[in-house]
Amino acid sequence: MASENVYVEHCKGVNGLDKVILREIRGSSAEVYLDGGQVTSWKNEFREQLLFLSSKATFKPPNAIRGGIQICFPQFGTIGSLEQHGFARNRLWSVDRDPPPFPANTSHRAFVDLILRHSEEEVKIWPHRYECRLRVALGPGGDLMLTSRIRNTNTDGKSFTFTFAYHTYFSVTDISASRRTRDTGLFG
Ligand SMILES: O=P(O)(O)OC[C@H]1O[C@@H](O)[C@H](O)[C@@H](O)[C@@H]1O
Repeated sequence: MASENVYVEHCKGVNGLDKVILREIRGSSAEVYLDGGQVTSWKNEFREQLLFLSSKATFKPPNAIRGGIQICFPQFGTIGSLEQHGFARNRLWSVDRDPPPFPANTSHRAFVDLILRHSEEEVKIWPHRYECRLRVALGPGGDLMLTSRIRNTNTDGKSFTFTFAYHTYFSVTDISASRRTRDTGLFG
């Protein structure tokens, strides 16, 4: 799966797992693992890391990678009968090289589209068929944008409900100071 351009590089990460590196010309970057469809690194133009990744993260699928931005689907936390935070963070996502048009800002050049579909094994624990799409885009100014779409692909027309979260681990230099800070600029 080798394909390179200035903005998007498909390569191997820790333990040989597939990852995609997004780069913008002013120096910002982001890294996305296909395992979990998970952003594990987001650096600004000064190469400062904005996300926390645990030193204990094992990078051993199907265990979730501890840190970054985990995708919690089809369940957030313990709101339901599935394992905590659902199973999407434990699954191997694919790169969608020909995605349908996204409502997101398509003038971004550093982006990757990922897709996760139900497996027949999974249907035994969550009896629905779905298509989950995720676009991870890095803007010219280093802003990171995640856009997701969930599609019900049940063949019997049955509806389903789900909960979803971008479970984000931000990097903070002083945890005591973080009690006095406020997150701004988060949308979605
Ligand atoms: O250990 P997990 O399953 O990755 O969950 C991470 C955290 O997820 C949060 O949503 C919970 O409030 C925490 O209690 C938990 O530690």
